[in-house]
Amino acid sequence: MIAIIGAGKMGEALLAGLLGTGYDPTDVMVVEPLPDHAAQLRERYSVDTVTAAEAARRARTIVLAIKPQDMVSVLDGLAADIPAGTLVISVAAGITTGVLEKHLPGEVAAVRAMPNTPALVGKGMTAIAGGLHATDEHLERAESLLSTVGTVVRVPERHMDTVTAISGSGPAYFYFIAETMIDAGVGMGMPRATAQRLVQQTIEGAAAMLNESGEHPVVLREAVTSPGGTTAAAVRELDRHGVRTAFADAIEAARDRSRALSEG
Ligand SMILES: NC(=O)C1=CN([C@@H]2O[C@H](COP(=O)(O)OP(=O)(O)OC[C@H]3O[C@@H](n4cnc5c(N)ncnc54)[C@H](OP(=O)(O)O)[C@@H]3O)[C@@H](O)[C@H]2O)C=CC1
Ligand SMILES: O=C(O)[C@@H]1CCC=N1
Repeated sequence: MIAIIGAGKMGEALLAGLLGTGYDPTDVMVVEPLPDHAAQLRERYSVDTVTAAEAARRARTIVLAIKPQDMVSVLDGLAADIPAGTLVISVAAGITTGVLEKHLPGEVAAVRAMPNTPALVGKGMTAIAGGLHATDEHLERAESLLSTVGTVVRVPERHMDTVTAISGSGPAYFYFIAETMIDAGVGMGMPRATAQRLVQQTIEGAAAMLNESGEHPVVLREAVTSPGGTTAAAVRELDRHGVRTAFADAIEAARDRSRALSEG
């Protein structure tokens, strides 16, 4: 039995992803404090919504998908009811396994995970790192659960803030680029629906090339860049505006914010 505590954007993406890949709704419980939202979840996914105490007592695996700022109070509320042997997986940005272990009883196994919202469509990217009491069996259990909604990699915990900045927040960067390209097309007089279609398929095609060709992105970009052509003109403008540096700074800012979130 799995309990998801917190069915916001990420919790619901995981819930929908798990159910969409064959998990039985009777094996999944959700903790959601707002009665209206809880009713919607029961209706939409046919899952049980339960109290945190009930989830702690009944679930073999608990997924915490609440805000980092709520983590300590939720853990403190759960601690008395969690039996030994439970696996607790937190997807919260910045919350270390040390923080989880400090607020969980005895030797409860904690795994820190960083998924992303494409989990909703089975194309998530999740990195996991185990805490002090997480055995290989716990990591395998976390990996097998999260791999139902995409790819899972194990990383040393010291990389988790960087993971958060790259793949956790990453979809937002691509949506930002998509939005910017669509608006540029509209600005030049193209109907929005046409611009959106061009951008969507271009992103999908570029991602497929990156995945399937095995080439470095620089090689793929060079293949698009005809001598004296349009791409060279565009890339020169991106460089002139410091887009590369802006991306590097943005990702570092996300990493730093993730670090700061563990400090409350
Ligand atoms: N969004 C993303 O792309 C990703 C998010 N994450 C992590 O996932 C976590 C959630 O983020 P996100 O989904 O964006 O945020 P949301 O605000 O959408 O979700 C948080 C959810 O937690 C619920 N909640 C608050 N308090 C409790 C409680 N005591 N018990 C049960 N549920 C509670 C909220 O319910 P209510 O609204 O009713 O208060 C809300 O549904 C964060 O820690 C974030 O770092 C990780 C990877 C990617
Ligand atoms: O923005 C956030 O804090 C969360 C963590 C990674 C993606 N969304």
